[in-house]
Amino acid sequence: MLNLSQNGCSVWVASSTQLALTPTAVALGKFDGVHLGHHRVIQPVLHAGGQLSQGGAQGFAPVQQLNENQQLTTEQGRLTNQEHTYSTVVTFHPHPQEFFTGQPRALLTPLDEKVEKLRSLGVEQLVLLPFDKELSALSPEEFVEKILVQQLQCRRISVGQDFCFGKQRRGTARDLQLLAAKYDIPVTIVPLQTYTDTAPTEEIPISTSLIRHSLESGDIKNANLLLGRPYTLIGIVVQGQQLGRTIGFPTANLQLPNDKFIPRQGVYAVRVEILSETPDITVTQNLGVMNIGNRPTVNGTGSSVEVHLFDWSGDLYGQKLAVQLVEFLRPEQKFPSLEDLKTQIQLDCTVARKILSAEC
Ligand SMILES: Cc1cc2nc3c(=O)[nH]c(=O)nc-3n(C[C@H](O)[C@H](O)[C@H](O)COP(=O)(O)O)c2cc1C
Ligand SMILES: Nc1ncnc2c1ncn2[C@@H]1O[C@H](COP(=O)(O)OP(=O)(O)O)[C@@H](O)[C@H]1O
Repeated sequence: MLNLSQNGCSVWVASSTQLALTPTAVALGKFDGVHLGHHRVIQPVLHAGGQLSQGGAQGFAPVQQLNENQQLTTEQGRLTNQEHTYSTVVTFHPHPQEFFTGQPRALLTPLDEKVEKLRSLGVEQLVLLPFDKELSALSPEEFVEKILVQQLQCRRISVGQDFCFGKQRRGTARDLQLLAAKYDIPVTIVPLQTYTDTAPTEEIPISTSLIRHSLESGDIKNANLLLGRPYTLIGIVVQGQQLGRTIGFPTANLQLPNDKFIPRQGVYAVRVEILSETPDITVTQNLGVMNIGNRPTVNGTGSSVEVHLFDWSGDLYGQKLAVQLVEFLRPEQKFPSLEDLKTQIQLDCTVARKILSAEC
């Protein structure tokens, strides 16, 4: 359990329901990526001051209003005097797929990043339900009664239209609505948010897997569109082979969280934030180029993520960088010499500068 605090705001992260702050207004789901569709599901459980308070889910009542006296009113007219209901995201940890396959799953938003994104939306608490044998064996009825009603003291619930829960994913969003109604808990079912693909008539639901496919194929524009922000790699700068400086392109080598989803290998135009020692306070923003790959030209071992910042010099070792992907430029290649690699990187920089300046 930890309380992650940034800029005076914080998100309470509870590793079990026993440690959660109650009562709660709960958005339920995996929320990997915290993409635009997820925003819609989270929005109904935020207080009016939250950043997503206007324009609720289609066809549903407005979000709860928290008045000056900390009174919470729902659209059903239920007034819970002097009671603060915590805007809570309830998710499964580890990812259910990891539990069923036994394979670690790479995530668009590893835990720290997810917490930061949820905080920026106005979420007050993240509850991690340990996805184990016991939890996966709960029937939909038991899940509602034990987890949502008894342990989390839910006052309101929001889920996406395709939400499934309980043993063998038997419970649907509609089942949740019916079960929760027995306890007088309103459930908002949020329609899947779609976007229009190149085929003008085709409306495609935004999903984590679609974003993963876009990143795997280097379609960064699409990934960023669906996320509602640039896909970002956040890591600490570690030492490399110290060759970059010898060809005039020093590169900050990033150590990323082990479970971070890595996009297609190759070269990218990027924006880079250098984050100060104080957690996540941006001190500078820069433009640059990034390579993800094995560096075959220098017989590199293992995959690396490295970024060269334009018009910047100094020491970045130990610093935390946030690298926002803007566009995929080319696949990684094996060059006959370091000189050829240098010529190509010069070209990459010219192309990236053009792309990035056109973006401003
Ligand atoms: C924009 C850019 C493009 C790169 N493209 C390639 C490439 O196509 N092939 C390759 O082997 N290495 C490529 N690299 C990686 C370089 O080999 C690496 O930066 C260099 O060896 C320095 O590594 P060091 O940081 O460990 O000193 C690229 C690096 C950058 C910054
Ligand atoms: N413009 C720049 N972009 C990236 N890193 C830079 C830049 N200027 C200086 N550096 C520093 O140089 C280091 C990279 O130099 P390099 O020779 O590639 O060494 P390494 O192999 O250890 O990454 C970075 O970690 C950073 O501390």
